[in-house]
Amino acid sequence: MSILLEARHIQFSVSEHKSSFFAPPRKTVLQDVSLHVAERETLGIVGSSGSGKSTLSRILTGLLKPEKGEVLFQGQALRDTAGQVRKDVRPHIQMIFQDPQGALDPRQTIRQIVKEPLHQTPLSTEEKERRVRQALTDVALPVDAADRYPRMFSGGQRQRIAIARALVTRPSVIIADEAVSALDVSTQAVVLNLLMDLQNRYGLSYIFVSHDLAVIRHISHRVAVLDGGRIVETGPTVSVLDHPQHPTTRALIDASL
Ligand SMILES: Nc1ncnc2c1ncn2[C@@H]1O[C@H](COP(=O)(O)OP(=O)(O)OP(=O)(O)O)[C@@H](O)[C@H]1O
Repeated sequence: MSILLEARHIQFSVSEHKSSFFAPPRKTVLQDVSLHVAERETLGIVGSSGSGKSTLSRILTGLLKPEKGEVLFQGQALRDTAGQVRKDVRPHIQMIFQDPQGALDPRQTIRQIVKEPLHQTPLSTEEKERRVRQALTDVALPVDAADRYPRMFSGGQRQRIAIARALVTRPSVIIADEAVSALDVSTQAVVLNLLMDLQNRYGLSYIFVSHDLAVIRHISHRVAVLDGGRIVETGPTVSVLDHPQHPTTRALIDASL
């Protein structure tokens, strides 16, 4: 399997205090994080609250720039020499956020929401409309959903809308940050199975970030355990979760029982 997305020696810190006469102390959020996801593979990233999962997701999609280290897409740097995410790569990496309610603009129709990632593309109006219809069909929403508003849908349906928006650019990799955490357990299973079907159909890769080990076990081929901004353990999901080597992994497993 060839590597699709790779992070090398990522470092990121934030200033702890907003303003100070002296240079404020900085808190390290990510330290020397290296990982990769191959084509058609799902990498789970698990860690407790504050371990750096969301920051890492944002760096992998290009929303945040790492202080040190780099992200590569198909072996090429994600950013150009000016530090901007390369325009040709942007459509290939999409993100699904946690909160389906907050992530969807309540004033926009589903058509506007799903079409939004196509704004910067040279596709014709007809092709954009065709893509929206296809994406809604892919996530098993009726095509007439396009003219409705987010409030008219359940939590699970809103997360399908977020998935449709991620699919509309025909990405190679989707970074899902706590994508099913706001859903009840049975809706979680339906959405996870939908994501796995889409992976088989379109050969997608996922980086699936979650604090929930049951979710990670369900969907991930490999898992990386994040603790205090470092990866402390990584390997095939079954071996890491059934035979944990690191105390952090054991503590996460104990806490989930
Ligand atoms: N912009 C920022 N300013 C200040 N602190 C930040 C900032 N971004 C992240 N942090 C801190 O970095 C740490 C990691 O945050 P991050 O949101 O990446 O963790 P997380 O694992 O996703 O946590 P959670 O599961 O609670 O969302 C936290 O202690 C957080 O407070």
